[in-house]
Amino acid sequence: MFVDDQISYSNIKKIQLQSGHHKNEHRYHGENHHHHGDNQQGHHGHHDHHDHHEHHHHQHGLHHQQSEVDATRVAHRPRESPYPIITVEEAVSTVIKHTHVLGTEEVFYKKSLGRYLAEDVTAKDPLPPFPASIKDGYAVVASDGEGNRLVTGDSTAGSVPADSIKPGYCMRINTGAPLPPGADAVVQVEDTVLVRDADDGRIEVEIKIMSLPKAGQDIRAVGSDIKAGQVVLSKGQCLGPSELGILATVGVTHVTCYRIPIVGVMSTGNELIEPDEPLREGKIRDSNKTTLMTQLEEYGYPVVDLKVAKDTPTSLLTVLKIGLEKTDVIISTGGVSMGEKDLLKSVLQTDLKADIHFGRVFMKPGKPTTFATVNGPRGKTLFFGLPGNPVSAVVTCNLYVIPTLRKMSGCPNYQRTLLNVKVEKDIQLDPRPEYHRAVLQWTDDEHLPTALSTGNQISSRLLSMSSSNVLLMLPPKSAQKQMVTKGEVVKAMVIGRL
Ligand SMILES: Nc1nc2c(c(=O)[nH]1)N[C@H]1C(S)=C(S)[C@@H](COP(=O)(O)OP(=O)(O)OC[C@H]3O[C@@H](n4cnc5c(N)ncnc54)[C@H](O)[C@@H]3O)O[C@H]1N2
Ligand code: MOO
Repeated sequence: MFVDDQISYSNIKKIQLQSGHHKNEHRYHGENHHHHGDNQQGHHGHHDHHDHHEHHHHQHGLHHQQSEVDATRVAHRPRESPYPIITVEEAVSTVIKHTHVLGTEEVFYKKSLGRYLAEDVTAKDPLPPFPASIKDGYAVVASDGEGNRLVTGDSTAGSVPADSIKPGYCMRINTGAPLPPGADAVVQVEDTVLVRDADDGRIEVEIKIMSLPKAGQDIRAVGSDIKAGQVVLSKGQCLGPSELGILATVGVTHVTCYRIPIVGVMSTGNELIEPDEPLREGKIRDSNKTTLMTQLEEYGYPVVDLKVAKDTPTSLLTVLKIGLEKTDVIISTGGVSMGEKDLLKSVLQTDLKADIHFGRVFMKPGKPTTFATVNGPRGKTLFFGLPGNPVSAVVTCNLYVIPTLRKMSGCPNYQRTLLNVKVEKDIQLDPRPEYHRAVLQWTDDEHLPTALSTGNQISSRLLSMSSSNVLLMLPPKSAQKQMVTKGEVVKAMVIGRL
């Protein structure tokens, strides 16, 4: 039965006002968002997208617009999809073609982990800034050769040597300490013996050098690691821990990076309840939003929880409009197949004048995957309508959404990593190209990893994703080839930690 959005809406409002509690009402409105608007805050590890139920009932009036979609004429809904079925390759290239690299912003280096540089970074000073010892030992004049030296003081890391070294003398020196003027080599302490001490062993007076020193030995020359003016990090490079260390080394504390997309995630469906609600008849718990939001978070993207839309045009429109206001990319799950409640595409086209670039892909799982672009208040927003089946949602997120987000973030190699792997057992092929979940295992005697299937691959069975770190890219069944056989090498897409 169809619910009149307007009526259900005002009813909900009334209930809230009267009862003063609003436990379920967040399912109708998606205005709640808790992303880091300030990207200077970084994006790793602390995205905040908790359910703050208490905020929900503000401002939905702002977004409340009746959908123009007439979902009541069930009998006359299309009985065949109007969308041509395209290949995964076509789908990926279509998505990428419509993906723009975001603008740039200045980021504090400590908050730049995982970001892509929009500029080259140059060292202003050389490293080391002074000739530095590589060993604990003695700074010497190499031409003095082997033999005895008088010890004149020491040079320790962080200090400036007081004296210069004259022929016949040496100075105790530590690793990283500046070479005193006059010295041109370091002899490690292992290659010396004590000849004479004073003050009951507190002072070294004379030592003997047991190996012939060569000029320059065990010294890092000025700029030998990094030259002044050298480009140490290049535009397009991803800033990982070592790159952040390089920024610290060269004293560049603010860098220009590409912006990272803010991603809105919504679920759709009258059957969905929150994981902490009691299970009622006909209901299932919403898992897609959890899976997708945490996956995006794992990849470092700020996420906005757009909540759950009901299967009504107006509820979908309400949530989509909030997404358009707050996010660069909207991901929804469900409501894109052939059911009379699969209304997303109609709402996108009719109400939001979206361009739907594709609505079906020849793949398993993920056939009804939909991709659209919408002009919203923030400019062009990308919309991914992923299938509702929990496995289909994660697989298509990996195939289409992750590369897109990487491209938007300025990553030059945004495509997924592919590996050759051996299958552990025979696998029957599907009429559609299949993205079969598997776990890789390495054994000492094999140079290729073995892929262990996660079992029953039905799209509803999220357990088939559990622990899987690759998707085996299996070809469609053909007259010539019905299955892949044990030991056969196939391509696998890396989707998790190896
Ligand atoms: N007549 C046809 N029916 C279907 C076709 C088709 O081509 N013709 N395609 C099938 C394929 S393939 C898929 S995949 C599904 C996808 O359908 P939708 O994207 O419209 O998704 P829903 O119908 O809304 O849901 C599918 C399934 O997943 C459950 N679900 C939905 N959202 C969630 C969530 N957030 N958390 C957990 N589970 C969720 C939902 O209850 C359904 O069981 O369509 C086939 N049908
Ligand atoms: O393509 Mo659907 O995603 O099989 O299950």
